Amino acid sequence: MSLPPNPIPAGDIRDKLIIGLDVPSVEEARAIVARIGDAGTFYKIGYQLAYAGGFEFARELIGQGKKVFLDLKLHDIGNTVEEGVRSVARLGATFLTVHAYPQTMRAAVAGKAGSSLKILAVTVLTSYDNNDLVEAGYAPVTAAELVARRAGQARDLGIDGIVCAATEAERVRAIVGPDRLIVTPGIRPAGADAGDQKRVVTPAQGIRLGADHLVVARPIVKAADPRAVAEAIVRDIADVKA
Ligand SMILES: O=C(O)c1cc(=O)[nH]c(=O)n1[C@@H]1O[C@H](COP(=O)(O)O)[C@@H](O)[C@H]1O
Repeated sequence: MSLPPNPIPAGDIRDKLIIGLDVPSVEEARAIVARIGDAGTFYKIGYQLAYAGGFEFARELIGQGKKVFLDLKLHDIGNTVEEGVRSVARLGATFLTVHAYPQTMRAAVAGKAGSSLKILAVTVLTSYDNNDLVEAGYAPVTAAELVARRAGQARDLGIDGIVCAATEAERVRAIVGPDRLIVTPGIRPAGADAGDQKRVVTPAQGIRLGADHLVVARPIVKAADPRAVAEAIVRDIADVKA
């Protein structure tokens, strides 16, 4: 059964920051959400938490009026993706990711029919550079070229939004137009450790380059004061938008 609609007002600047709850347990996630308080309105649940009670926690967050991005990065035969998306659509989440393969995207669009769930297509992971694509078996192609190709396919198949690095956001915007969402991980406040991310920009750069939402996990959830970091990023976003 779907949960009640989200009370966060449309256009709330805080919604531009999606906080990745990449933590090992619901208890830790709950504690971080409580510490962040009203500085955070939109949370992402990915592999680590999803497989550790995260689906029930998603319902809890939605019940508290938060928005939830289920980052499941689905990719399977069409029937499995379509039925999986149909199940996820009942949870009341706002976003769900699938990998940007045409069969998968087509199936996801069919599976979400009749629900308010938005499907985001992950083009080329932000931890990949051109060498990683060659290692994965792609004929020489740049990450930017492959992102552009997949963004065009996502647009043609009726996908709601694109996940890419902000370094590709301007090119993606030109391809998908103003109405589709661009969601960018690989965001690092100035001076923060990039970790395994390879195509990285700061929050302000991400928004300037045209991202609708920034995804940030470790710089917030591993911080001594997660609320302060979230507030600082929202301030950066607001400054660009002002
Ligand atoms: O789909 C995603 O959210 C995603 C796509 C991508 O290309 N790169 C990427 O980092 N992500 C996710 O975004 C988050 C980024 O985490 P941090 O690098 O800790 O900020 C992680 O939860 C990743 O799973």
